[in-house]
Amino acid sequence: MKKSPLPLQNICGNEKKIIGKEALVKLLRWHFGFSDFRGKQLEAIQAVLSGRDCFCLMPTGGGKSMCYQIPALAKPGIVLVVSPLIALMENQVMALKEKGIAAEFLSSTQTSHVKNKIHEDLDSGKPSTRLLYVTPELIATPGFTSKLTRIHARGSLKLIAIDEAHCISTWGHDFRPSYRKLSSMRSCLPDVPILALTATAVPKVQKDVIDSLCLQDPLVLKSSFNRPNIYYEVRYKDLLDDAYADLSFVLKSSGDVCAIIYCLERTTCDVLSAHLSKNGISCAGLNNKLRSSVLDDWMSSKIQVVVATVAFGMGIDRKDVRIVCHFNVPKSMEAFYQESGRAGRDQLPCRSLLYYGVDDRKKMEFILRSAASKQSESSSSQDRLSKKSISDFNQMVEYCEGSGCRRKKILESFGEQMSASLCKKSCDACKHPNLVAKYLEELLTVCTSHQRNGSSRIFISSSTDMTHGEQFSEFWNHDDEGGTSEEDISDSDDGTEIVRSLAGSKLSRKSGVKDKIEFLQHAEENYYRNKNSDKQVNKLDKNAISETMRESSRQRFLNALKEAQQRLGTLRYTGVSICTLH
Ligand SMILES: Nc1ncnc2c1ncn2[C@@H]1O[C@H](COP(=O)(O)OP(=O)(O)OP(=O)(O)O)[C@@H](O)[C@H]1O
Repeated sequence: MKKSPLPLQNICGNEKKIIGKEALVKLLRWHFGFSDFRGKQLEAIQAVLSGRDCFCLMPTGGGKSMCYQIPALAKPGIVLVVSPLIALMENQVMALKEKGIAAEFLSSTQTSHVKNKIHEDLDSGKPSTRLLYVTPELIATPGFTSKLTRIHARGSLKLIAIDEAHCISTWGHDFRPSYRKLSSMRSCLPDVPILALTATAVPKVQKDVIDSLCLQDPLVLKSSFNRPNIYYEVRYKDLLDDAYADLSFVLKSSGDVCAIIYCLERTTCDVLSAHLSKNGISCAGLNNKLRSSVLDDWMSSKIQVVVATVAFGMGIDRKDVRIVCHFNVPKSMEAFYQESGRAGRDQLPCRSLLYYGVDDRKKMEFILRSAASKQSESSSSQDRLSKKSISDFNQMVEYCEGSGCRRKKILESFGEQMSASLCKKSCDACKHPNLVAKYLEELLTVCTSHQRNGSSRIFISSSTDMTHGEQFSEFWNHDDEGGTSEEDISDSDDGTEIVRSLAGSKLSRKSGVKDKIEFLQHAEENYYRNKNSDKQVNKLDKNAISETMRESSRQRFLNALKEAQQRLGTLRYTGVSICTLH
């Protein structure tokens, strides 16, 4: 139901003084229906309304948006919100408009008619817009900067809120170069308070954000990052017969709950969502080209489970997500915290489930190492970041492979000390210590046997959705640990070793003939696609992985694929795996 517009607006006029809690709570109740502020919301709101800069760290789902939405309602003028994603802006603006709040966003996706109307309002001298959402890219354009300067000169710009402020920092996991340009706002728009908001707790990020934005004597508000309503759990793919079936079982036995399943690759999203649907789960795959109909169906509860790459979810405010599952190990604890934090935004009990596999770990290590070797050829700051990404990933490995409380590991990775009693058995390691210890022992055996067998791998890919936007077109590699090398394989008499290896990670013994044929055809297509692209091959030649790309081994590989298609019934398993990433 729409509310009448802003009955309590301008409660504080233009004065820079601390506004009492009561008046602000009234606004909160009237517009949002919440009875009281949460955590540090009130302090942040009071600070910015009094004209002070503020840096606000709140856990995922903590209610950061309210810290700039209430000021927009309490004071005349515009609150400018800088937000990293158009989808995120659209969602927030739509939700605010439904509440009768005058919010707009400016983006390239809008028609010129809509944009003109917004600009007319901004230029009117007495804009009705209370919240204006924009991307950092727009702020960086000279035209928009001078528009903001004019609005400010008329006294109509009341606050600049930088959402997801960790994107400013090169230490943040979502670093966006255009965010860095926001630093100019302080000089263009003096006196306008800046509110930086993030759920990223790493101290280096905090300092970087504060310095980059030139915040002056900011009020720094930090809340605990603990999410007590999330139960943390890791399942070990290598110890399961079939991880797909296991996940189906988990979802079915949890009832018809809302869930997000994250996969590293789009192909896995498609395959997994098909599997879950076949098992009667209300589910759809959503790759990182957001398909709005799937998103709408999920937001409106027509479907309950969405299988997506990690690009999905930032700013999606479905409160009743009961399970967030990572079907592949995330690249860092920060990313894991953000993504798992999309569960239980209603503060009710929910679950974070991570499927950990040794193959997945090696794949991610390979990707990060490849990126690192490429970047170390360029600047030293990139080199530093590559090393950081590898050590960030190691924290994730420790979360899965190490013993002890999972919650403690999450919080400690953000520099927050946790008392032993805080978890209250709300992670698998605290709830079932003996079982988890047994799994870890078994996992160790699996890892040791992987190493003994010399786990080599072949990746074929035209992926664009990997870490750091890297494009891995085609590469062959063998693990540093030694064991069977690619040369060893390709020197075997007729290439059958490669044939046998093809079923490694992608196909299981239970896969049907059709799956196997599709898989091999796919590999072949990728092979040709990449072979014809000199540019890609040349690019790879410059990198560490190029040495084994010789025509003889290519030919053998192709022969092996052909042979495999004929010998489908006789595939055997070696330590070698092939992965297709599109
Ligand atoms: N004071 C409050 N009382 C109850 N619910 C609240 C309150 N403040 C915010 N919420 C609700 O909490 C949910 C999370 O808020 P919000 O989207 O602002 O979180 P966030 O901190 O931006 O999280 P994330 O970093 O995960 O995006 C929203 O549904 C919001 O309506």
